[in-house]
Amino acid sequence: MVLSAAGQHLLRVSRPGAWGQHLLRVSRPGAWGHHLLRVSRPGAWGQHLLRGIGSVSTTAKGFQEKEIREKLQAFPGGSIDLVKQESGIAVLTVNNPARMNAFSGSMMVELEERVSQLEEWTEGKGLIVQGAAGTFCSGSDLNVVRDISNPQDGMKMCMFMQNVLTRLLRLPLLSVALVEGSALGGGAELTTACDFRLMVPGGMIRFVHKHMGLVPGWGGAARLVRIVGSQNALKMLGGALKVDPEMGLQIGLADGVLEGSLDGSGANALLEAEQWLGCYTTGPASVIRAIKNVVVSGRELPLEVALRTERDVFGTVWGGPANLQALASKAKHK
Ligand SMILES: CCCC(=O)SCCNC(=O)CCNC(=O)[C@H](O)C(C)(C)COP(=O)(O)OP(=O)(O)OC[C@H]1O[C@@H](n2cnc3c(N)ncnc32)[C@H](O)[C@@H]1OP(=O)(O)O
Repeated sequence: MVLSAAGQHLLRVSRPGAWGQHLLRVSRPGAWGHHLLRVSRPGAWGQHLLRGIGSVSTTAKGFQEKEIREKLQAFPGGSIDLVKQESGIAVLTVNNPARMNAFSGSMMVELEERVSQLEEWTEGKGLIVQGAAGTFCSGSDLNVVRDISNPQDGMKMCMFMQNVLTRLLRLPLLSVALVEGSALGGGAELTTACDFRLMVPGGMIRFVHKHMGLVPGWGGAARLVRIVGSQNALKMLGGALKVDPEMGLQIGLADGVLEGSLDGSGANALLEAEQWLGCYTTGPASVIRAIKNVVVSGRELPLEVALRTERDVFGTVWGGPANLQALASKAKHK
């Protein structure tokens, strides 16, 4: 596969140690302009988005993804379950209740496989990410963390998960993290790889990394800053704050608070989340997916490139079936 210009940029940034070099390059006069020129090749990123393939997947292959997968597979347990529904909303469940849905190595690999499946799901419009048995996810399985605590393996795991979660967030689906119980460490990072977060009373999002002598490594800090701003992100990370639904709403981390399940099964919360998401996914898949694509490009790309991408995406819906139908029905928007 030919890497897009933006993909090549990500590849450079995601190589170990390359970010420091990248910062150095960027701080040199003219380097950022040069970067813009590379990234802004006409239509490259737009075409890439239209194909619906997250560029970082190809970059992961560039850094011995096979070797990393094999390493992670050596730590089995739990599963990542995916149900694609006729409604166009899929449900992804982090399933390892004996360890509060902590991510084993094989679950990390399975998450990548499920994201690949969702990338291929052309009828999809929405995604709900939840944890099994009434709690969200307690981050990395600490047994895995202990076994790969050397810097090389830690860096590989971190790059693998960064790539997977970046692709998750870029899916052309409106995604929601349904936070029942605790989202800790990597679990908190996972919530930021969704477009929205819905919390159930008693739920908590907590970046406990500081207490583990760590910082987020799955892309959670970069995404958190974009969601709540750097002041709030500093407080959340520096204080390992317990963010409950009330605080979540206050700082813009949570997009809504659900009533939650009365019997602890999680069924009611899932139904509520589906209803909440349904308000945004009603309509043809082509249009919903186009909406997500223009927002991703607006969020991630320099303005000039985002505008080109928006034009490319616009071209996919203009004169399309939904557009023609709306024109024929003389729709009024009172
Ligand atoms: C870049 C990624 C960074 C990371 O994600 S590092 C990992 C961050 N997460 C943590 O440190 C979570 C540590 N766990 C806890 O704080 C608590 O277990 C937690 C989640 C609040 C739940 O507390 P309780 O309700 O009291 O339940 P409990 O402690 O008895 O846990 C039930 C069983 O689950 C296990 N568990 C929970 N979180 C785990 C994890 N991350 N890795 C491996 N095992 C984990 C826990 O050991 C216990 O197992 P067991 O019943 O003793 O065999």
